[in-house]
Amino acid sequence: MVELFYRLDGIELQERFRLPIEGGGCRCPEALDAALDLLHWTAGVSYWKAGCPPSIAFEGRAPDAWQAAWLARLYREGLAEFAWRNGLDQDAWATFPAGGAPSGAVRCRLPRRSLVPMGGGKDSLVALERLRRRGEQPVTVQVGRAALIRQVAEVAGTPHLVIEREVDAGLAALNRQGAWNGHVPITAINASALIVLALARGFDRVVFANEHSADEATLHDERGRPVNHQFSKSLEFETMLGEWVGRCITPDLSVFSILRRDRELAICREFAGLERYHGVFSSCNRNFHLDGARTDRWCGHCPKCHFVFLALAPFMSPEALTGIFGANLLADGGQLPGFRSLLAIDGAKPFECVGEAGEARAALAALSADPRWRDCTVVSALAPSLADLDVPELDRLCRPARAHRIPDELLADD
Ligand SMILES: CC(=O)N[C@H]1[C@@H](OP(=O)(O)OP(=O)(O)OC[C@H]2O[C@@H](n3ccc(=O)[nH]c3=O)[C@H](O)[C@@H]2O)O[C@H](CO)[C@@H](O)[C@@H]1O[C@H](C)C(=O)N[C@@H](C)C(=O)N[C@@H](CCC(=O)O)C(=O)O
Ligand SMILES: Nc1ncnc2c1ncn2[C@@H]1O[C@H](COP(=O)(O)OP(=O)(O)OP(=O)(O)O)[C@@H](O)[C@H]1O
Repeated sequence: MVELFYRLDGIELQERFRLPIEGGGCRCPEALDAALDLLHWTAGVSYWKAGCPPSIAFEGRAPDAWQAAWLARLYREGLAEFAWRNGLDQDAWATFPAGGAPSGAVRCRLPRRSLVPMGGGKDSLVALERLRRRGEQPVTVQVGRAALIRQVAEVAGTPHLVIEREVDAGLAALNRQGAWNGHVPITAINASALIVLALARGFDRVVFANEHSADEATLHDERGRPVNHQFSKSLEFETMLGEWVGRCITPDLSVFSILRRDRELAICREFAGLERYHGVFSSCNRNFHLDGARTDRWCGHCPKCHFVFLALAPFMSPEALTGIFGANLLADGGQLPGFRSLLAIDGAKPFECVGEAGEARAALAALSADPRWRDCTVVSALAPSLADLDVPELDRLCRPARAHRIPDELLADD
């Protein structure tokens, strides 16, 4: 059990992680200690945001100057949506004190094994199947108890691990009393817990399924600065995390996304062919609340349901997609505003993990030319609005982007 302690305005708060490490036999206790520091400091974002106190202090080990600057960047970028929605001025935010001695990485003898985080959606399944095509036998892992992810792992047939996480109940009490609340960089927290697990159980790679599309800002604020709901899924954060691991933990563990070159459309095209998962996966975040699922796989009304439906549609028939979602969302006129918001006509997308606005536009353009889809109410109503917009070509969006941190031997053509 990992217990992390925080204090906010005199209130003691504690977060717990239960890691499946029995029989693991950690080979590298110094690296594990350093990874626990990272987890402590990244998970602290949930508690700091509740009060945004003007100063931060550490008891025990404290970050060194480089780490302090890194953490300040994570809290600023990872909480940009939170700040924008609450009207908070990030320029006035606390900086991290740099009291600690410089920390160094140590060598660890980790076996050549991949740990694949599973979110229950299409992306991690595409990542898993790519690794399998390259001859790997990955172990999958979920953070949290979501039953849906376990079901997906069962169909995938992987050895599957579960990291249990307990956010302090005091946070919900603070929220009820009107504390600041909003989105946190959840993938940064999950990644830190996965690094601890990788060291404790002996994996030399944590292979994420974060897509190229996650780099696009959700909107730009009045000063032109990007506000990205998906900051901790971006290449910028992946690069930051890689630097932290290599510099402060161990150079022998890599954390990267095997889907980094791919936009959502390319991933959906690949996923359309993975039919054995169509009846079990879900990308709808209403499945993943701390107190359990609030839907039965697809709520059918949220931005993720809209985006995934739209992005899969060019590669599937209405019958097959209706079979997955339980309804043809594009035939339902009541869903028009939700689909329109994905086009970012006013420059902003919904605050959710949806693909690029250009992808939504390209998918809609493809559907308006497709006899299977063009007469659906939403498609025929929205297609004329594309005339005033920049609409990229779907084929171009399906080509791999350049920047990535994927090891060479995993870069075979997909
Ligand atoms: C499921 C979801 O979307 N949750 C967001 C939602 O929270 P809500 O109150 O409706 O439910 P809970 O998730 O159960 O959280 C209860 C409160 O607990 C606090 N909290 C939770 C987790 C955490 O790590 N830190 C926290 O402080 C918070 O006060 C919650 O209110 O709305 C919240 C506020 O906007 C969001 O913060 C919740 O988002 C979760 C942290 C979450 O897990 N979201 C993922 C499903 C998510 O957005 N994944 C993205 C990845 C983007 C990224 O990496 O940043 C995606 O794949 O779509
Ligand atoms: N609860 C979780 N436990 C472990 N990893 C997670 C969890 N939720 C998300 N992830 C991982 O974080 C990354 C981003 O999540 P994301 O929700 O985009 O992926 P997904 O669920 O696989 O696909 P989709 O985009 O269809 O929802 C992926 O690598 C995913 O596997």
